[in-house]
Amino acid sequence: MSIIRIDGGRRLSGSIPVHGAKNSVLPIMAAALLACGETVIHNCPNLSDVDAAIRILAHLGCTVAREGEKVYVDSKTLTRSDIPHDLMKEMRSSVIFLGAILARLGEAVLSMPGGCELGPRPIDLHLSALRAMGAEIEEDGGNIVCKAKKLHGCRINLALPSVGATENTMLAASRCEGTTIITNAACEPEIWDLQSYLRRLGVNVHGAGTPVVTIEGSIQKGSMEHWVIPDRIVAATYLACAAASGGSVELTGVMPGHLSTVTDVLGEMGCGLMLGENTIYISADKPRKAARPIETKPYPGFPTDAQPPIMAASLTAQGTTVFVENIFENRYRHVAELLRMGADIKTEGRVAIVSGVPRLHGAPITSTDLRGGASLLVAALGAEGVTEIAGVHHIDRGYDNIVAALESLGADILRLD
Ligand SMILES: CC(=O)N[C@H]1[C@@H](OP(=O)(O)OP(=O)(O)OC[C@H]2O[C@@H](n3ccc(=O)[nH]c3=O)[C@H](O)[C@@H]2O)O[C@H](CO)[C@@H](O)[C@@H]1O
Ligand SMILES: C=C(OP(=O)(O)O)C(=O)O
Repeated sequence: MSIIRIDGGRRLSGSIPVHGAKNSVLPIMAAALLACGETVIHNCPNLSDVDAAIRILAHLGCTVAREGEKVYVDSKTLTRSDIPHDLMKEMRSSVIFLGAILARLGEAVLSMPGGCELGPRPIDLHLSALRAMGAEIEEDGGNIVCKAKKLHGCRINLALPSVGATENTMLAASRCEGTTIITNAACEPEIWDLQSYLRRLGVNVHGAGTPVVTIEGSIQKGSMEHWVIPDRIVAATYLACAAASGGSVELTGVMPGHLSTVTDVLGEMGCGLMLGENTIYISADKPRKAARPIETKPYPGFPTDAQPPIMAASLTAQGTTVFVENIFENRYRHVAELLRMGADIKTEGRVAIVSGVPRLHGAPITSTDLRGGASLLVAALGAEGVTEIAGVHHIDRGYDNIVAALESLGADILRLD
């Protein structure tokens, strides 16, 4: 069992690059099934979720290879339409392969996806969109069997702006006859990145980044390359690390516009921020103070994935910070671990109230999910003494070599495998 050991209290300083976005690369790897040719994905982070996507593509019959930050996918040889449960349960994004497999092969058999346990994560919106496009879907004890002689374009109004349901619908619509119009679509930057990839494939898709996405199915075969956008949640996590440690850090290779709600909060907390075209510089040498209430919302609102690391950065801010988690029912699992470090947090339903304490102390703690794990790293960097974090496999799902990155900024951090 791996452990990350941090001796806290060192101010981080220096510059680090931000890697490609997990939540972009995974749907793009699924979309590579539509290409019926070779895709080269650049800026692909080395994450256990990416490994899981590689295993899914290989199982389906594709040729997949990884070389540094590049992943090659050749989907000409797609033969299978099923994903076994041991692959499905590895991550949430396994469900995004559904729309692409169905569109390519006319059938798909899979089970409920895994991913972070943040409360109920149904896929009803994914399935009802595919049904509206002509798929017949049977759900039987967690197994999902989808068949579609022919998918057709239609209007789909999502009851919630679900990121995954928007992506699954875009993928299925890219290879079907007619025009699909998704209303109340998710507006996250990763949807825009998926649109860019699909356009390179020849699909006439527009509107990503707004609540209305229109797709006219038309894949042109052929090889192509795509560069994944930077990971805004990884960037938010590094900013939180810098803030908690009282340090000064420059992030490179970022899109600051994707992070404005997070940088606004850090600014309110008293951090100095300088935003460049592709850089963010944060300086946290002044005492931090509580920000106004932080409510998670679909993009462009404050991202739920940044709630745990920013909460960790607020634990020693003067005053009271209120968090309202609107996206997931159970996204305060990190709180119990942060309490072990001396934090003062009270939760009730969707609300968490953080009362700033003068200091945190190191403790043995355990990650319960990906961003919860990241929040423990943030807290440990600012705490006095040694923290040992177990459950590191959660962190590996979304952060490419975070230990080396933090070490390069001066953290006293060690991974014991
Ligand atoms: C791989 C990936 O991109 N994961 C991100 C994606 O997850 P994911 O795509 O799973 O998140 P969704 O946007 O779908 O979920 C948002 C809300 O809608 C609900 N819902 C969703 C689908 C559905 O069919 N029915 C339903 O009720 C969910 O339970 C949740 O309460 O967006 C989340 C919200 O920004 C992020 O936290 C995740 O990091
Ligand atoms: C919730 C997350 O991931 P997933 O949807 O893959 O579980 C996340 O990236 O914070």
